[in-house]
Amino acid sequence: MFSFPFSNQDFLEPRCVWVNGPVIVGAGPSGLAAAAGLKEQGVPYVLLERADCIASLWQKRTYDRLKLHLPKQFYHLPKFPFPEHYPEYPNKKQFIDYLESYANHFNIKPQFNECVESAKYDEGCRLWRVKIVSTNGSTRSEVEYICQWLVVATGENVERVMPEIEGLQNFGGEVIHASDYKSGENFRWKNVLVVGCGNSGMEVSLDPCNHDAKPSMVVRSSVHVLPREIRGKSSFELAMLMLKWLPVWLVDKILLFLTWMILGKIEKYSLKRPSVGPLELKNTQRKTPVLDIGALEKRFSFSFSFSFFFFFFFFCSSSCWLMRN
Ligand SMILES: NC(=O)C1=CN([C@@H]2O[C@H](COP(=O)(O)OP(=O)(O)OC[C@H]3O[C@@H](n4cnc5c(N)ncnc54)[C@H](OP(=O)(O)O)[C@@H]3O)[C@@H](O)[C@H]2O)C=CC1
Ligand SMILES: O=C(O)C(=O)Cc1c[nH]c2ccccc12
Repeated sequence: MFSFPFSNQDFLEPRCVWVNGPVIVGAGPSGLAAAAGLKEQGVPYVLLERADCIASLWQKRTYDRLKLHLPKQFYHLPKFPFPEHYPEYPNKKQFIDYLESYANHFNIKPQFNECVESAKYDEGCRLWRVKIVSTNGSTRSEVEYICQWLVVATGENVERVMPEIEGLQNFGGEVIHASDYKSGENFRWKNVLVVGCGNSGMEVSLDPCNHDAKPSMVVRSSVHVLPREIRGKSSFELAMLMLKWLPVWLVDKILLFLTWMILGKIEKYSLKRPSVGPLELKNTQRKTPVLDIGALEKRFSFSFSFSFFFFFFFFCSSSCWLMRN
């Protein structure tokens, strides 16, 4: 990497820096894995990260009791397994420690506090022009990286989504997003409304339950809830095994049958299953099945009252129901 001699920070134009290899955007698990792969092949690269640490989603925007909900063998990065003594479902701290050791092992040094503002492919010179704003304390500077390849590893869930809800500004309680939720400790004896029944919604509802709070949940559309494990085997692992021999539709049928054996009819929790099976739904609409880690057992009931003290929000698509215990 070198600066073009004709560029100069004193001019108004941002400084141009040629990168002799790919620019990777994002030092989360995927960005780190890409960097490690390139490092192993001796390919130079630049890894840009807008936060001041690796895996910032994991470090800064997750709740305390978070554990991976798939077994560790499905989360490890290439060529560096989890330590043997790690449990099957590592917790947040263990996962972050693992990522730190991964970066150290491959000697990956991301450029922190560098936020990509735009990335444009210049058809003329067949190069990417990646504009970044770099912050260092109160100093802010602009740089343009020029490279042949761009790896976008910014994550699927990086941007928080807050739905606009009429009248919310008049609500007297606290409203927070799931990414700011840490623990149910502060919610003891409170009524809590959780909006959204994804894995975040389900897990964050369970947490206040464990702190004597009273969570309720808004579920706007149908949802596939599967047990995290079926007879001691992760349902994800089971699904992946079956997919080696069976078509998706049949694996879906088997998964739903086994789920029914374990959880019973989901309608008894006032939830509704989509007409399309869980794997097909994931494949076609990117909608992740919810893995039950004990929330259903708490037997939420339903209400549409909005006089709750706390709100949590979870993010994405369709219709609405509500739960409380
Ligand atoms: N332990 C773990 O490993 C965990 C993993 N994850 C993973 O992280 C990813 C993100 O999960 P998550 O944060 O749950 O996000 P998701 O996008 O999976 O779920 C968001 C949910 O919020 C609902 N929703 C959005 N807007 C509204 C609204 N205005 N009113 C009512 N409901 C609404 C959506 O409903 P609809 O379906 O209608 O769009 C959806 O059910 C997933 O891949 C998940 O598996 C998450 C938590 C824990
Ligand atoms: O955790 C995620 O993001 C997943 O996508 C999990 C998942 C995808 N397909 C499945 C089938 C059965 C159990 C879990 C999953």
